[in-house]
Amino acid sequence: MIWPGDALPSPQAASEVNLTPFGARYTRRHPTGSAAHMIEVQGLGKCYGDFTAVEAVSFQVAAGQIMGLVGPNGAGKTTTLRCLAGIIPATTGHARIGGVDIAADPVAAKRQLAFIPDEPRLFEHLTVEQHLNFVARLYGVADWQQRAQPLLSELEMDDKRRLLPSELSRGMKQKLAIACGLLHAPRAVILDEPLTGLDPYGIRRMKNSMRRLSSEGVAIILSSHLLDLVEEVCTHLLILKDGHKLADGSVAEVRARYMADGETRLEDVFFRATGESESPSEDARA
Ligand SMILES: Nc1ncnc2c1ncn2[C@@H]1O[C@H](COP(=O)(O)OP(=O)(O)OP(=O)(O)O)[C@@H](O)[C@H]1O
Repeated sequence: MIWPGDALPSPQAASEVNLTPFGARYTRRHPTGSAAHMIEVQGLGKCYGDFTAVEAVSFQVAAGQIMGLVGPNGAGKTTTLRCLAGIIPATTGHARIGGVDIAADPVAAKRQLAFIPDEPRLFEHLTVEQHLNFVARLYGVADWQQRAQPLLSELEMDDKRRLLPSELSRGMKQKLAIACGLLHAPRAVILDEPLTGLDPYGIRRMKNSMRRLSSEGVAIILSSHLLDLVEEVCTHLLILKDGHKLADGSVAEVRARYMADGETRLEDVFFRATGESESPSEDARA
């Protein structure tokens, strides 16, 4: 999604979009043709002053894959995602969306991307409908109402069209941010803790939406500490710790690498891979 301060796409950006409620049954000219790996990150590093938050991380996400990005606090997940989305510049390496380098051509790259942060950032004076109208104009989405209608219905926001953010609950704000992010039918979607604030109905719908997007060929990165969620919806995994990649690959590959006899849960894989014991008291006893 594009927010104040970001570069804007040209009005004709999505002129050839034939939009469906959640995804990719559309045709569009892409700057570099089809990209097997919709998201490509090569040797990505980020320093904040003297501190290296992310070092030489590489991974790819292909169309239809849902990659779970997991790691302990401070692992560098948000930093990686923010570099990937062009919100902050990487210190080293490259990130490409649909084959387009985010640093070299941020507008073309962002046109194919939705970044939905955990904390929805909305415009105080725009209603739900005006948000969608505004985002549609930024991305040049023709017939945006046709696109917005099923999104709002799916998210159960139909009757909230005329409300301002201050009149929405936390979960409704999150749903509005999701609707804005998906309005231009992105080919790559980055979700940072997307379930924050959603009720059980919203959570179920969000999981179904991720699966639907994936089935329509959208590449998804899902960053979350909710390992049950990751286990349920993700096809691939990337584990970071202290700014380094510990593992990536299909869920089965990462499981095979870290799972011990008798262990079945992704949680076990996480603790083995990151080398952290399950509870602080175990550390204390050791
Ligand atoms: N703007 C910043 N300036 C300086 N250091 C930062 C900045 N943003 C993040 N960091 C540091 O970079 C490291 C990685 O932070 P990041 O937010 O990417 O981790 P994370 O994996 O998303 O963590 P969490 O799971 O807690 O959200 C941390 O040590 C953090 O303190």
